[in-house]
Formats: sequence, structure tokens, C-alpha cells
Amino acid sequence: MSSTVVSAPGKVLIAGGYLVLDQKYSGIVVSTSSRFYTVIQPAQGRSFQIRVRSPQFEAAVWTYAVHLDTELDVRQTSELSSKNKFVQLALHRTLQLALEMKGEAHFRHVLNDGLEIAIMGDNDFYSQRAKLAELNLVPLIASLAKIPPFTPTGVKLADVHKTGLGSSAALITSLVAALLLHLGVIPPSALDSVQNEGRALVHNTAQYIHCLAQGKVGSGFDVSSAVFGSQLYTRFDPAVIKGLMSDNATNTPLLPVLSPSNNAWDYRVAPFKLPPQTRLMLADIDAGSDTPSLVGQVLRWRTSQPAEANAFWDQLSESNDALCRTLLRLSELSDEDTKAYTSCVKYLSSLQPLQWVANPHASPHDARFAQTFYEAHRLTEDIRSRMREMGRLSDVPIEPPEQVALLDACMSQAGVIGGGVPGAGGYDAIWLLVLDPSVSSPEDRPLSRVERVWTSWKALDVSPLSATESLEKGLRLEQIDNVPGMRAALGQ
Ligand SMILES: Nc1ncnc2c1ncn2[C@@H]1O[C@H](COP(=O)(O)OP(=O)(O)O)[C@@H](O)[C@H]1O
Ligand SMILES: C[C@@](O)(CCOP(=O)(O)OP(=O)(O)O)CC(=O)O
Repeated sequence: MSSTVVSAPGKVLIAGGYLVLDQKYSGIVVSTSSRFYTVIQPAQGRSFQIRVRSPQFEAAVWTYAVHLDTELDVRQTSELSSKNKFVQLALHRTLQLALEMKGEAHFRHVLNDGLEIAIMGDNDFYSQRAKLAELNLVPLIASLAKIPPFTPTGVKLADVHKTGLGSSAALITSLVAALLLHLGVIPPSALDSVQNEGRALVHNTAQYIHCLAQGKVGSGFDVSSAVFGSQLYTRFDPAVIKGLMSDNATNTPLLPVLSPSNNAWDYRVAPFKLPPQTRLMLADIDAGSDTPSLVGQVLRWRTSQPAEANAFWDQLSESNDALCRTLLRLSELSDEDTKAYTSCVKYLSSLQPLQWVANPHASPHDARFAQTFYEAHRLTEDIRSRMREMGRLSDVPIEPPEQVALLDACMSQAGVIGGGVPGAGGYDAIWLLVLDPSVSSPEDRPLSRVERVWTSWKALDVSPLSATESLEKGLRLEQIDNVPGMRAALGQ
């Protein structure tokens, strides 16, 4: 049997943090060009053994034995090595599903060869600050390209500095998809289109396993974007997986719950993408925040002040939805008249947003582009101010003063549409959307202006990520030799 390689993108929740936990509201999630990869190869001679390794980390090899008696068991055999609950649960539950769907004979046939699995994340998932310093490189996006792909982090998994792209969700999603493909549960064509039963099965299984591994049911926007790509996401009702979440549910059949034909899966994925000739910029800030504790405190405020909080969330949600519509409208405007759109992007990229709508010579036709970009700017600023207000009301540093100063400095640069603190906010990251005209010289690009702000910023340590938006719709089937640096990282 040959190898199976599947990748899944990381995520940035640009609007809808906290609200997306409630089915009444939605979140805008952008999937990133930075991806997690799972490589599965047969392990000749190690029947019913599974070896998993993460070559970017120290001591990151986990070996498991698969036992199939009255029930399926996946037991770690290397007692001396650390545990990896996310990987072990993904193996156990996905193999269990494969057993239910394909039967014992097929299961034994595939496992007879054993499995050799490698997990790798693009460099963006882990802070590259130390590596840039070691190579004497200025923290610029162009410098990141000089770091070899899948570069070793030099530390154990537990000690790595994550950048917030959602490593566990992308990892679980790529691992589940690769296993379901390798075990013949879904065909490779399941990854050809977005609306597909096989892909939906990957989604449901990965959501369930991610919740189980995290020990909580989050909104699931990270898994959904890893499967389906950028989207406007509305969560599933957690009741659908309740029966499978307890420790003594290991004998409960998975398929009736995880099957795409189970109507209790009521998540909604509406199309979303960033406008053409704009670019997402992300920075990792060297100061972390603990998402679960921020979430706990905001939700306690909502429970204690329901009337105030619900009215507040309704208004914030209107701004989030309006931002989604406005950004989608820009794609339509570009389709309607690409030439005029392109020249407008070039013109606006040298001006600040307030000047965008102050051109007395613009024809009504051209003014539509500038007005829509301005509306996107206004909405991101409105969302920022509401998120800050929610932080004040719940006493949570959602956009703390240090981040306010940094974002305001970025926002004052010509050609910056908007930005904010992604997801739950806090100190760990910022996102920006900038105009990125295809025809300007490199130093005139808004991207370069923002980078100059970042490199000169003293109050916080700001380091860029290389990710752009991924326009591929989530999961992707890969070939080892087409992924730069993969074979070297595998040591093959
Ligand atoms: N490269 C990797 N190889 C193996 N497991 C990984 C890797 N990256 C992350 N994980 C798993 O994901 C867990 C981290 O999950 P979590 O703290 O929720 O991170 P995140 O916020 O990035 O999703 C790790 O403890 C490990 O089990
Ligand atoms: C608060 C939230 O709505 C968004 C959190 O988004 P982040 O991107 O901050 O999440 P982490 O990857 O866990 O750091 C919680 C949720 O939707 O589950």
C-alpha cells in the first residue's frame, strides 16, 4: 500500500470571537496558507503497531499497539515517552469508526502492515523569533522564507511557543482525514469538492475528537475551517455529541452519531473569502493569553448580566455580519469591473481611509469601490471598539491598551483597510487586512509600511507570520514530493 498525505489549513477568526460560541451568532474565519500535514505509510513488519512521530520536536515519537478482542484498544507501548492525548484519541476513535464502517476483515488486512505516521506543521504554527535571531535575520515576512520548511523547534512539544493558528484542530483534522482515506473509509474523491459526504464525515469525526481531546466543546470554527476553508461559520448544537463525550462511552457505536446523514449536525458553513488584491497580515506578539480563562470570564459576565450582554451581542453581531457582506461585496465589484477595481486599489493604497471617500473627481462608478473599502474600514473599527467595550464590561483584556496602541499605529498607515485581535483577543496576536495592489513597487506597498511599524515597535515584541489566506477549500490531498522540504523533514 502506498503513502497517504493530507494537509489542513490553520485559521484566524477575524470577527465573531465569543459570539460564535452561541448558535444564534456567526464568526468570520479565514483559513491560512500555513498548513498541518499528516503522512501515513505502511510500516512493513510491524503488524498492528502504529508509530507516530513529529520530527520538528525533541522526543516526539509515540508508539501504539492495536488490540482487537471484544473491543478495540489502542495502547501506548513506549511507556517512557510522553503521552499525546490528541494523537492517541484520534487514532483510537478513527480506527473504531473504520472498524464499524468497513468490518473486521478489512480492518485486520490494513493494520496487518502496521502504520508509520508523521505529523508536521508549517513553521508559522510555532514562533520563529528565536530562529530569525539565530540566523541574524530582521523579523520581516521575506526573512521567514529563508527558514527551511518544517524547521526543528529544538524543544519538546509541551514547551513550544504557539502562534494561535490552531495547531491542534489542523492536526486532528489532517490526521483523521488521512486515516479515513488510508483505511479506505472515504475515497480520495471526497477531497475533490466541498459538498461531499466523505468530507462531512471527516468534519463530524474531527469535531468530536477535538472536543474529546480538549475536554470541552468549543465553537468548532477551527475544525470547520480546517475541513472547508474560509467561511462564515455557525456552530453545531453540542447535544449531537453529548452521548459520546463520557469516559464510559467507548462501547457506544460512533457511526450513528458521526454519520453525515445524522440531521442533528446543524452547523452552517456559508461562503466567505477576502477581497482580491488585499492581503491578510498576521503577527505573533511575544506575550500570551490563556483563551479558556478569557472565555470563562466573558461567559460569566453574560450569565450575570443577561439583558445587557444579549443586547450588546446582538449589536456586535450586526457589525460582524455587515463586515462579512461588505468584504464579499468587494469581490463582486472586482468581478463586475476588474480594471476599475484594480486602479482603485492602486489609488487607495497610497492614502489613509479617511481620504478614500474625499476624492471630488471620482465618478459615481469609481466612488462605489472606494466607498465599499471605506465601509469595510469603518466596520472593522466599529468591531474593535465594541470588543474593547465588551472587555471593559466583563473585565477581560480583550484588546488591552498595548494592543490598542499597536493596532492604531498600523491603522494610521496608508492602504490599511482594518484589523484587530483575532479570536478571543488578548495579548498573543493581531491581524490586519491591507490593500495589496499587483502593480506597485515593493516599498510603496502597504505591507512594507506595516512591516516598518512592526520592526520599530518597542512596547511589544512583534514578529510577522508568513501566512496569507488560503483560497483552497480546506483539506487537500498531497504528494510528498510536491510539498517543498517534506521528504527532507521525513528523513527519506
Ligand atoms: N506537531 C505536532 N505533533 C503532534 N501533536 C501535536 C503537534 N502540534 C500540536 N499537537 C497536539 O496538540 C496539542 C496542543 O493543543 P492546544 O494546546 O489546544 O493547541 P492549539 O491552541 O494550537 O490548538 C499538543 O499537546 C499535542 O497533543
Ligand atoms: C472565544 C472563541 O470564540 C474564539 C477563540 O479563538 P482563538 O483563535 O483565540 O482560539 P485558540 O486557538 O483556542 O487560541 C472560543 C471558540 O469559538 O471556541
